[in-house]
Amino acid sequence: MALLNRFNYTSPPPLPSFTKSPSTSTLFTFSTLPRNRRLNRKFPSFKLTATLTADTTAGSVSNGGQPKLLLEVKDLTAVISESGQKILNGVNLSIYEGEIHAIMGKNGSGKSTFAKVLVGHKDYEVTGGSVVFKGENLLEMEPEDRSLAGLFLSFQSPVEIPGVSNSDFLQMAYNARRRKLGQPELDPLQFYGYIMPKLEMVNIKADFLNRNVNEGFSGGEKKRNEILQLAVLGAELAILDEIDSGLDVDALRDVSKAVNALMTPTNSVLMITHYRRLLEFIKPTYIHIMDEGRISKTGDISIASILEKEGYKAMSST
Ligand SMILES: Nc1ncnc2c1ncn2[C@@H]1O[C@H](COP(=O)(O)OP(=O)(O)OP(=O)(O)O)[C@@H](O)[C@H]1O
Repeated sequence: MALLNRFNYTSPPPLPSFTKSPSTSTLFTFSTLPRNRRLNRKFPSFKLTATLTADTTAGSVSNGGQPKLLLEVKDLTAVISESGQKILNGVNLSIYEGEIHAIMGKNGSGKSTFAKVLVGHKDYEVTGGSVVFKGENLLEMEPEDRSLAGLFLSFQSPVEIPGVSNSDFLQMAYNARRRKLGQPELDPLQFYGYIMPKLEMVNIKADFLNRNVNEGFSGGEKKRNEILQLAVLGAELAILDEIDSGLDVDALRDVSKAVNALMTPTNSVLMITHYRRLLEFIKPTYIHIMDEGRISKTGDISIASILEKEGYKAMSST
């Protein structure tokens, strides 16, 4: 407590409860969080050595040294809830621990919809097929439970959350994950020690934490912030939807470096991209082409090279 007072921290108010994701969807929504709620604390700009690490890979079970099947999607079909329009037309995909998968495909082929269906976005209704994540039926889980189980989606257009500071958001989300894992929550000072190396990893300044989530952030800053969330929360499967869009070369390098640094033998990445450039930084195990709501082709990095030279017409003829 003495240390807390030294850094001018006040006790945080009770943690808000998490409710179902909104249509704009972010990791969590805070039903009990009043707008303009601010904790009376600011993150100081000096460095503090991290003193705490958290096990974010708990729950992974090794399978006699063999990589474990993390995600298995079979014949997944989905429609837009409101209109009933079919978007996913039988997606099949298996991702094992330690693998990096990339999905490419024409605009409107269903890539983002697939990602959002996986995290339980309410705009879409699953009409058939199955999704098993870490041995559990993902489709029966609430969006928050999917996140707490270790699924992370960085959105193509990250939402702003007015009145909620980045630090509060991250601390609450991280403590929710720790509770799920049966670990004690971190107080603000412990959380500060935990997050500092993550900020360095993504090359984000500490004063970012005092700003409201994504409010006024540039496109590139929003993307970095998404990766900061990933670094803080940890995830067995991180889905990165066009994490490269809007990034300058340095930012792309920083973000890719952070994603690579977060890879362990037991977690995986599924990234959606239009460009080979990202794949040069984050090397995929497999590249899939999505076409009209299903995966029509799977291969290695050579697919991206063909695409870049010849476009999607080459995909139908190979
Ligand atoms: N909530 C929605 N309401 C209406 N149409 C939607 C909705 N979500 C997706 N769609 C439509 O479904 C199709 C697939 O969209 P999706 O965003 O999944 O494509 P994508 O492959 O990610 O495209 P891009 O490469 O342009 O990001 C598009 O025609 C899109 O307009």
